[in-house]
Amino acid sequence: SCSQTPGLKRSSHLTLEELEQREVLVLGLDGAGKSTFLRVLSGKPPLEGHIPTWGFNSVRLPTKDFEVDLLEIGGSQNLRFYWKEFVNEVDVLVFVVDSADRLRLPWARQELHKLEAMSMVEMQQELGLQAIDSQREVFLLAASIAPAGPSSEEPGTVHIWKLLLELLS
Ligand SMILES: Nc1nc2c(ncn2[C@@H]2O[C@H](COP(=O)(O)OP(=O)(O)OP(=O)(O)O)[C@@H](O)[C@H]2O)c(=O)[nH]1
Ligand SMILES: [Mg+2]
Repeated sequence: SCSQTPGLKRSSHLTLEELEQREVLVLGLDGAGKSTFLRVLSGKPPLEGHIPTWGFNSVRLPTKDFEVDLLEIGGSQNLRFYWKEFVNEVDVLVFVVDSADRLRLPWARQELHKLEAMSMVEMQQELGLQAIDSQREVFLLAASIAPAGPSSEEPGTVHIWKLLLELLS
């Protein structure tokens, strides 16, 4: 409601529409068990076979304090493209892995890692920077517009600008 006072959202006199929302994203390879997980959580029996989710599948589960929205995005190859779009929009990511599917575990691992940005160490390895042995100096700097780290308030772009000035002067 419009008259709601900020900070009082968790009082015990909430009406249903004022209940807070929690968002959970459920990802994993096709057939990993995402839809089954959502069904079982909503008190439905699991299905026998694997019926692929072509798009999204969601359930809303009310709890005492908030409503939990669980959103599954299908795991088929063409849908994995969309996974990344949602990861930063949710409170929790559940990544479902089929423990019996040994063969595809590396794929699951790869898809999970694709959801995260690479660390600087990983970037250095992936780009093979340590293998560049030319006369050039090679720098790898984080150019994120976000602050460069807990120790620094400045965005990474400022660091790069400073380095550029240093190299050019
Ligand atoms: N034995 C066993 N089978 C399971 C378990 N969880 C899921 N399954 C089976 O594995 C299959 C998984 O199917 P879904 O839950 O539809 O898989 P999904 O991850 O939603 O797949 P997509 O929607 O295609 O991405 C179904 O046949 C389930 O019956 C489990 O814990 N144990
Ligand atoms: Mg599914």
